[in-house]
Amino acid sequence: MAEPVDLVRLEHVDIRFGSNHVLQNISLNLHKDCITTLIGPNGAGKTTLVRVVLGLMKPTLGVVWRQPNLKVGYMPQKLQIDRTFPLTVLRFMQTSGIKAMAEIEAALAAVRADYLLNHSMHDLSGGETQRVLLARALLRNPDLLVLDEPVQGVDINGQVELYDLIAQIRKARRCGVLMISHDLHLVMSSTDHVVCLNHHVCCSGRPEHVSNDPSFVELFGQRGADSLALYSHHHNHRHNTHGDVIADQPQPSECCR
Ligand SMILES: Nc1ncnc2c1ncn2[C@@H]1O[C@H](COP(=O)(O)OP(=O)(O)OP(=O)(O)O)[C@@H](O)[C@H]1O
Repeated sequence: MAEPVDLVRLEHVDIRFGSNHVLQNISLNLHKDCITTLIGPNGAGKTTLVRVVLGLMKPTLGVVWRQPNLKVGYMPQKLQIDRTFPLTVLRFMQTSGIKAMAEIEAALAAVRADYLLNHSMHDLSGGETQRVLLARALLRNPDLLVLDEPVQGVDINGQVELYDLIAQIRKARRCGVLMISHDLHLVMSSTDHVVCLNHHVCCSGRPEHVSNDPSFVELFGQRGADSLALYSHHHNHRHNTHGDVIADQPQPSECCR
């Protein structure tokens, strides 16, 4: 099998906001052709990590390497547009700086949203809004797609479709994908690599075997752990309410960096 091609490498990255040690010694590689999903409880540092990957935030410590001339497409968590501001899908797509109709139509067609071209952004359903956001992120033909909770505000059928679409886009374009998700169960079938973050990397690996590790239940609750039944990991430590590893437990080995 060919060696994976690194698009972004994070080495021993730390981020502190004053006394809040949000990211602790994070090492992570994002590969071409690979969907990496970041999961973790609220406040675990997922968006902060994405901001580091995007180059919007400089780490307090550690190194971030990006493939030279890497093109990144970013799909934000939410779209906030003043409802009094008239904005069609076409105009919204053009705010990317790309005006060529052929490119805009192709990006919309890739997410099966070409029929929305002249619709108002305000009239779109949750699923349509997310597909248009995804189309905008695709406009520059990115090497890496970064998706911050891409299925937010989408009903359950729409969520499955959207994850399928992301998997198809990765396959067709052979790009890398980094996405944040809270939908542990749904995302499992369309991801290659899962990183469980709670300020540090608790564990990471392929989604495969059933796991009922008590420490995972502690982190996500029983419902979350059940949802992650396909996710194989070795989570051999506990966390306090701040997410710190509790020292009197056996310390994490290869699953925690
Ligand atoms: N610019 C900032 N200045 C100070 N604190 C920040 C800043 N950005 C994030 N934080 C803090 O860092 C912590 C992690 O935030 P982050 O948004 O990365 O978490 P998250 O895992 O994405 O959370 P959620 O799942 O709720 O979106 C939070 O305590 C947040 O308040």
